[in-house]
Amino acid sequence: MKSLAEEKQALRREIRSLRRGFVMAGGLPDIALPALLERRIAKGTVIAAYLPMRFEADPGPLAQRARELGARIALPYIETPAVPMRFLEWTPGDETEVNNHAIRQPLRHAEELVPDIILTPLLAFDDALHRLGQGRGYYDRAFAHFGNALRVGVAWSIQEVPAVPVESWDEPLDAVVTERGLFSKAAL
Ligand SMILES: Nc1nc2c(c(=O)[nH]1)N(C=O)[C@@H](CNc1ccc(C(=O)N[C@@H](CCC(=O)O)C(=O)O)cc1)CN2
Ligand SMILES: Nc1ncnc2c1ncn2[C@@H]1O[C@H](COP(=O)(O)OP(=O)(O)OP(=O)(O)O)[C@@H](O)[C@H]1O
Repeated sequence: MKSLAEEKQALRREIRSLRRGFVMAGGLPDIALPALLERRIAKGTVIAAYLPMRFEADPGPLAQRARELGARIALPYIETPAVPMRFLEWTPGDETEVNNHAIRQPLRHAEELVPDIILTPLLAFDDALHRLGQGRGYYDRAFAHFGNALRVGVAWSIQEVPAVPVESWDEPLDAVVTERGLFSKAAL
């Protein structure tokens, strides 16, 4: 019998490979801002986005549209794995640095923001809106810390699986946006 941790690791490997093939095949549309989410955005709404790593779905066009509606954009900032991730303001064109996961992030003196909406990278999701991430728990801890934020996964549609293995600390997302549109369970 495989442990839950082994099961998650196997699923991560499988989805990384599937996702690579899907993106390499090309022809993918931008992921647009769904109307249901657009209604949640007003002047000053803070949206945490992320800069995609290879083959991850890009929340950039969606965040850009939110900016046109008056939103402020923040990006994850990682100091060390032991320190909870924070969200720092970032405007396209602002300087970035590279963190220990080789991901670009704002400079440390950028303003720290409290997100209203957290656009979340993920490896797999299911129709209960459970999420499998990279396994370091950064987003699980951010969800616990920013309990009022709307949690929206951003992914390619092929990252949906029948059932994500869940553990006690895994809290479901409120919605997932893919190139095929928005999935949610309750009204946003
Ligand atoms: N774009 C993006 N930014 C993000 C995350 C993310 O998943 N995606 N994170 C989410 O927590 C945080 C960074 N955490 C990370 C945790 C683990 C790995 C990691 O294990 N990377 C693999 C390589 C993955 C690949 O090649 O596809 C590795 O190092 O082996 C990366 C980031 C914050 N910023
Ligand atoms: N609220 C929390 N507070 C403290 N630690 C947490 C919390 N949630 C999760 N963790 C820790 O984070 C680790 C990774 O959890 P998990 O495998 O579920 O990550 P993930 O959701 O797949 O990845 P990520 O959130 O990094 O994208 C676990 O060891 C867990 O103990």
